[in-house]
Amino acid sequence: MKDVLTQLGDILEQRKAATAEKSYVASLHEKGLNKILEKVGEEATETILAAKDAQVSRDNSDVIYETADLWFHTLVALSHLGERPETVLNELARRFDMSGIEEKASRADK
Ligand SMILES: N=c1c2ncn([C@@H]3O[C@H](COP(=O)(O)OP(=O)(O)OP(=O)(O)O)[C@@H](O)[C@H]3O)c2ncn1[C@@H]1O[C@H](COP(=O)(O)O)[C@@H](O)[C@H]1O
Repeated sequence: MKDVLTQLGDILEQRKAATAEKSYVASLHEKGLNKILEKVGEEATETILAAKDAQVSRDNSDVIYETADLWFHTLVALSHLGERPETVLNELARRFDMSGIEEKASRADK
């Protein structure tokens, strides 16, 4: 079974050819990169506010919801630029591998 990000990446690809009236993602592509980035900024602000509220209320449900909105809109921005979610996972994996190498090197120095 395909993972969530791969499935979402496939849907975002398909929505590039969809009609804006029927699809939120297609409507964002039609409005262009500036509108998509505006949504990324809005969702980032909403995530920050929800995280601050969560610290007080000790309820993380809103911050999880807003983070999903933020991740989603960053993926739409990447899709608009021709990139898939896997490219970000690959970059994170590369950093993970690098830190693994550094950890081994520091152990070898001791
Ligand atoms: N994951 C999401 C997703 N997360 C958030 N959103 C939408 O993102 C918007 C969030 O913006 P806001 O909270 O500011 O709400 P809003 O007032 O409606 O937004 P604006 O009018 O300001 O643009 C809402 O309209 C949500 O419905 C999403 N819309 C779609 N998806 C995925 O994308 C797929 C394709 O969607 P369509 O293109 O609509 O078919 C879907 O199957 C889902 O898997």
